[in-house]
Amino acid sequence: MTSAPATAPALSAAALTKSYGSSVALAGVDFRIAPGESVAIMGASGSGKTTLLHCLAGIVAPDSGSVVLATPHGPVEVTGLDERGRSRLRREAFGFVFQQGLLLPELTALENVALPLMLNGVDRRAAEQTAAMWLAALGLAGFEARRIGQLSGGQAQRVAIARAQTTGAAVVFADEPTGALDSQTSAEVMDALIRSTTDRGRSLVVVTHDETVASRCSRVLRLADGRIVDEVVSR
Ligand SMILES: Nc1ncnc2c1ncn2[C@@H]1O[C@H](COP(=O)(O)OP(=O)(O)OP(=O)(O)O)[C@@H](O)[C@H]1O
Repeated sequence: MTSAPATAPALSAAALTKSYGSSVALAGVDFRIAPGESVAIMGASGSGKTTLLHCLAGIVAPDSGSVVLATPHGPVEVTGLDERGRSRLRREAFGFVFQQGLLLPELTALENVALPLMLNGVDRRAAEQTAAMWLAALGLAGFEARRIGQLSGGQAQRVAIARAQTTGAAVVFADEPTGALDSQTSAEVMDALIRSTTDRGRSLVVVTHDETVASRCSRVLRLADGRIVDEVVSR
């Protein structure tokens, strides 16, 4: 159903299925995203958007089908990895921007952004230098020492975007990244998200209910009952 991007895909999936008991979340989804491309996943509540994102990102194992990530060392079949391997891949190759739950409130903005690098073995000083650079790139210079609760919703989302970039993730996954924001802040956060990923050749997968957010992506997929029913290339 999805048309092939002109360049080799950064991430591709074939025939993904996933059920929870008798509830079918994915009923055979093919997916491809090229480096530097942004894809919005839309659809009614319960259509399978988050399940698809979680399968692509190695958070959830599909019942069948495959997910393959292109890496400098050759293709890696995400669906062939055990939980430990998927966890490592998530840390090293993927970035995540979710509506809530991933920023640690007891840490400062700088510490939150530096954390994924430190988990990958980078020493604190170097990690904090990179983190400060990313916070500045997202317009948050001067906010490094603030705890998350001392930031506005839009600022906190930009911290989450900065954090998703530090490790040089090939693919960034965002689930309703602007869900709690007013429309002006939502537009700013979405611009920041697109600039910091696709401008740098990373791929961006965004689950959203918001047509304006989707319109900023290069391609929009619509799911219904666990299948892709429509695809629009917007620019
Ligand atoms: N952990 C789970 N346990 C049981 N059922 C689940 C689970 N996760 C998802 N489902 C079911 O799978 C289907 C797809 O859910 P999913 O969260 O992927 O939809 P969605 O399109 O992201 O919905 P929303 O827009 O409401 O977030 C739904 O019927 C949902 O109830």
